[in-house]
Amino acid sequence: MSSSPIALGSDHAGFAYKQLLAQWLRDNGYQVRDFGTDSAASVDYPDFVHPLAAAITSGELERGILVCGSANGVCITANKHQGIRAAIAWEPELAALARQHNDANIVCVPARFVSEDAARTIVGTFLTTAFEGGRHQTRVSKIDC
Ligand SMILES: O=C(CO)[C@H](O)[C@H](O)[C@H](O)COP(=O)(O)O
Repeated sequence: MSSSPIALGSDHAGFAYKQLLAQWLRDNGYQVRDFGTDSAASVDYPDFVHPLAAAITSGELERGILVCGSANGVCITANKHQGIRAAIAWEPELAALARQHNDANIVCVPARFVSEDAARTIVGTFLTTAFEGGRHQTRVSKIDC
């Protein structure tokens, strides 16, 4: 398990899931760096995604979890950052493939479309699945413009 804290962020629609995921991460031995938001009050997701993505791009952190209502907004925003490979996963197999084939460094969870247990399983799968490299590395190496 990486010693680097897991970056965690959400907007208001993902806040409740962010909180339960933070607890699950800590219960399972991970350190967490919470980028907010800090309540269910309506906010703008880019305000919380940009600092989290920048921390991964800089190498300060290695992996992240983002949560919003559909996961679309946080994923679109995160992928604007060089070196970020953010993937939406609404079931564990998608989280596994994002790691195996895309070397994803952020998983985006759609809080309004998955159960709490599914969110925990998606995150656990993301964090424990290795990148397969090989032909996939050739492709991943071509992503950044
Ligand atoms: O970006 C999104 C939509 O693709 C996220 O799901 C946001 O959480 C959502 O837009 C928030 O919607 P709200 O009506 O302002 O709660």
